[in-house]
Amino acid sequence: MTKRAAVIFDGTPLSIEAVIGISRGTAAAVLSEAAEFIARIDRGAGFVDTLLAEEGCVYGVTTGYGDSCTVPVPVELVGQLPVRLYRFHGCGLGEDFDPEQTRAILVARLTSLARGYSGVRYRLLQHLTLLLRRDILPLIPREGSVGASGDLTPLSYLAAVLAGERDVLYQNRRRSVVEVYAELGIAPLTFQPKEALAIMNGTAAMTGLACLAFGRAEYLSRLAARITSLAVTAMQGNAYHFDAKLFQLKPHPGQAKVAARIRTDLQWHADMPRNDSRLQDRYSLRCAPHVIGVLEDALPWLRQLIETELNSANDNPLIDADDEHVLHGGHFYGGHIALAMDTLKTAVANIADLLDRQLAQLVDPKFNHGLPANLAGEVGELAPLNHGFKAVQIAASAWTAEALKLTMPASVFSRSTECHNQDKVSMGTIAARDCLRIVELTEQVAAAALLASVQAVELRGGALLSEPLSDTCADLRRLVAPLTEDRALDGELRACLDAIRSQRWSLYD
Ligand SMILES: N[C@@H](Cc1ccc(O)cc1)C(=O)O
Repeated sequence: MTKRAAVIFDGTPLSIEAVIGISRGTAAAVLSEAAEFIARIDRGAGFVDTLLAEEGCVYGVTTGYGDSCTVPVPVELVGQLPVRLYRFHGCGLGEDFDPEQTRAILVARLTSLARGYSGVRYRLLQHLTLLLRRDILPLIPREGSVGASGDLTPLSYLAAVLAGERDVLYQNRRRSVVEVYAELGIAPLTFQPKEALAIMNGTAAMTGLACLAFGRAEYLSRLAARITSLAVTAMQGNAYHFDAKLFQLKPHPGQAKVAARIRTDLQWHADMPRNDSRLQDRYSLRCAPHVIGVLEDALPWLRQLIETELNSANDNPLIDADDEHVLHGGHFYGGHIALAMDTLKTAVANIADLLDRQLAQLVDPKFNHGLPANLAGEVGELAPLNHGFKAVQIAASAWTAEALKLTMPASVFSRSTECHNQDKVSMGTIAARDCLRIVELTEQVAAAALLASVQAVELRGGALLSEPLSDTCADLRRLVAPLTEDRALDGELRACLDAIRSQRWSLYD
């Protein structure tokens, strides 16, 4: 077994890639055991205890939550308050987050709590790390967060599991956490007064999902460039639409990067004919760098938004043990992730649309420069029976429409909730869920476009291919046979989808 890379949680910033690594099982979560780090974390929890002893009143510790903050909780009942918090938020509905998403959510929460401003004990961080290391995954229903009191309801499932309540996914089975803890000899956590609030009152669900969406979108950008190169080759398009000088004259850096990628696929020998068979291709070929480039140019900015949120202390109140302050604020508000996800949704859905339009050209003998209708590969007397990629193109259009439909921004649907205490909320978690779905649909469109464009290149015959393009064609043929006689393609589309999701092809590195 290969050793997994370690991601250390010690209060220093984590990258999106670290979150993805742990979520996909290629990296392991390791909590720092440095004495200084442990002391810093425990100092925060100690400060909450001191405050409680000396002042007797701390928001969310000796008071009700949110709008109920004016309700004092008698000292003898304070210990029960965190248990009530995760219990009354146990109202999530819809399907559960999948294992990869759940790990991402746990990692995002651990990252934030490890900053040391949430007043939780080191012991709590240890337990959270243990869940990740033993892959004991809280089953978290996807629906029920407005993304601005933190992801209270989704994260209540994490709090409950830490405390030994509700169900987990363990070794691929839904089990009661009580049973799993008993089997593994794990003691549930008894929360200190602020700890359940610290777990729940933050943006970890939307932020974990955002990291995953970002990683997949970044790969889609590269894949869309490769598919464009194949489509241009198959339709004998003009390689000089991607000319270096041309892109210096409108120098969006991401757009130029995409043009350069396509150029290295297409302009691989010095005497490529310039402007030969057709002067100007349709926009889905000619403007591919302008469409994919929007995503590519957005990525650095989106990374900054997501990583800043990931590495922030995003609950309330924050505990500053060094200066002995309790800081009351609204850092559970996920507005930046909402913006990032609403933006990424649009940029990615445009990739689905671009590839769908390329596919529409490829199958249409009115536009595809002499390729067979529907890219049907059969010749001879059985040819009239075959319909090639006709249904695949129709399906890709359906996936594209579904993706485009989901681009409605979630962040504009703020509702005043919780007796008008939470009267402006982010809806960032809905944006992140929609974004992941758009990414998934776009991957489906990419799988269809990749199959079709490789078939088209082969049908064109005799086209000399650059090394990257011939490698892509050859490797795809290990997964999917050429389409001659019509057959169901769902299994092969799924194989191609798996290849995309596991980022099988290292594109343009
Ligand atoms: N997010 C609220 C706390 C809260 C917790 C649970 C709720 O049900 C409502 C509000 C705050 O920090 O102000």
